[in-house]
Amino acid sequence: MSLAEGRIPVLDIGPARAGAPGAAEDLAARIARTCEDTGFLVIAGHGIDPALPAACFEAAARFFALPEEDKLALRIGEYNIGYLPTGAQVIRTSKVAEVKQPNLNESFYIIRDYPPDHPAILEKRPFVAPNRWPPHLPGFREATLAYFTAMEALAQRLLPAVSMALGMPPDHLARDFRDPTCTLRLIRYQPQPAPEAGRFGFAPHIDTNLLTFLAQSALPGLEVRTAEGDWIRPPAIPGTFVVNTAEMLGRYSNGRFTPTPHRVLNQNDAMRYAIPFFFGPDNDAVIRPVPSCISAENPCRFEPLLYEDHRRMLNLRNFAHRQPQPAEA
Ligand SMILES: O=C(O)CCC(=O)C(=O)O
Ligand SMILES: [Fe+2]
Repeated sequence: MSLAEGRIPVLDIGPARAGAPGAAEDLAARIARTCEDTGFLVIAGHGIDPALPAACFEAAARFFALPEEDKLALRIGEYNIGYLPTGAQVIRTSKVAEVKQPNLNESFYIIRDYPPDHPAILEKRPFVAPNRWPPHLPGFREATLAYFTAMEALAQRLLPAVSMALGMPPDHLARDFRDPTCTLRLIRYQPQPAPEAGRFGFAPHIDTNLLTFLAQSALPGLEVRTAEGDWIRPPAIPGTFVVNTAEMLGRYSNGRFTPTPHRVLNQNDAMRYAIPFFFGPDNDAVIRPVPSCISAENPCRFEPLLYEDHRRMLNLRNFAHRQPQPAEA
């Protein structure tokens, strides 16, 4: 285990946000460099009020401290919205580890919060349903949604730099992110002081969206696998966000920016909390490699993919309650 100096760079996005001359190009070049390597970066100068992630972490701690029956009353159903108890998620889609044991974490998923009379709810659009709010947790909804809104705006602000990192005009990706798929997942990892083979807080996996934003957790545990096979930790600088690339950026980039496997081992003697924000394309976006990443040497490697179809496939595979048989022990 080594610290990832250089391999997971710290990028100050302040100058690009302020529109300083050349800053957007410079940021795009740095993003491209790290996306070709670990696909993990740390961003500073992002403009997010530190009170927002702090309140979200606090909301997560209060939620997970509820009695198990209160949490189970909010258990996820057809879609990933609500509570997923420990033991319910097995990362069967992992390409880097033989994973049969469930993750040692419990989660609570929040999606875009639609009012009950919103057309998306009334029309029962796929992957859309009301959030499952805990009834007796004052301030929980406000704190998590304020964080959700701020993170969505941050993700949208980074999108032009990602388009440019792909070698495309700054507005190229915007057409697929008009109503982006956003999920805020609150996670509590139980302590795992003595590691056991094949047992993880979060088994090695790649994320399936476009970009994931992780406010720095108070405790270490996240590890990123380099191309050489070492597991390294992102720099833990308070107030920054760890950002990682996910499967759809791999597709847009025609394999140039492949997502990197990562895992969580909570070897601390206390619960570890994380609040990842997942940013993905519109449900009806068709993901295709961008022209700048296709050449005679690197012909198009991916068929067009409707994002909704991708989500449907994942939904069936990784979650025990949607398997035809119970998950294996
Ligand atoms: O807990 C963390 O730091 C990472 C969580 C993660 O990788 C995920 O939710 O996809
Ligand atoms: Fe992840």
